[in-house]
Amino acid sequence: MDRAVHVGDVTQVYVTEERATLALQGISFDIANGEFVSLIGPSGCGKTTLLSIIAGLLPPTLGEVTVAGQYVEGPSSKVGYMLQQDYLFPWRTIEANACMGLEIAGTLTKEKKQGALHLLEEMGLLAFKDYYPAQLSGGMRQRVALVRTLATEPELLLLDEPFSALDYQTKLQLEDLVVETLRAKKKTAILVTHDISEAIAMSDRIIVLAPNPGRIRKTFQMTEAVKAAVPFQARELPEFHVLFRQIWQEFGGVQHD
Ligand SMILES: Nc1ncnc2c1ncn2[C@@H]1O[C@H](COP(=O)(O)OP(=O)(O)OP(=O)(O)O)[C@@H](O)[C@H]1O
Repeated sequence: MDRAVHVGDVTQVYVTEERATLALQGISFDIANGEFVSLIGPSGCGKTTLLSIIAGLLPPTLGEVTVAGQYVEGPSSKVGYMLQQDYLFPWRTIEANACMGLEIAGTLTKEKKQGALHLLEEMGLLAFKDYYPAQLSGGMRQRVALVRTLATEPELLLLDEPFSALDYQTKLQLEDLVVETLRAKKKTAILVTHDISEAIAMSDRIIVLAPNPGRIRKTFQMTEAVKAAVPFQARELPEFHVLFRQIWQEFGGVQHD
């Protein structure tokens, strides 16, 4: 089956003593296997809520989600999460942190551990396997977090602003590394970001959400050239700037022409 994710008419209402908030209303989209989709939109449009529903951390008020053909009814090893903070354990070595997801899932075998070490090597971190997180830079720690996520071999990766705490240069390097790694492994991914450039450079498709109530405002398909390039090169393509301008307008951005 070619469909990795199906989001069907998802609505989310948060009810507190003061008010009921319609955080998402009638959200529907599908994601193909190996596709990289970004969710962008202003603060409060429901990006994190939608990611939590897809991850199985929050049951939707209405609607359904499937991942790899199965209904999402709770957290599953099919889905890996990478967040803004790396959440590495400071008292564990890099190798032990890289194996943490496997340990939690109860699937840490000798073979899987080899797989985690191989991923550390791919990320240029093998020489640091006996180090502790405090001895590594922020970018290196995020690479360990990526290894920890990939080591469990999830079918879908959810990336919730994973680069927003990093300096600009490290962020650009990591964008390339993540895209190259996910493409090589044919992984499906959903990225939540506030950064329009990052979304264009990394994605095959961008879904722009609007707030109050959270809904899909518009979907943008990236061009074949943007999709084929690594993020750093994508930023240099002429159509990158056209896409940026179109998406910026959806945010109500100012036009300069
Ligand atoms: N646990 C909650 N209880 C009540 N309301 C909530 C809760 N979580 C989110 N909301 C509300 O739902 C709406 C969507 O929130 P959400 O955090 O999903 O948006 P977001 O697009 O991820 O925002 P940001 O970009 O600021 O992280 C907002 O109006 C928010 O105040």
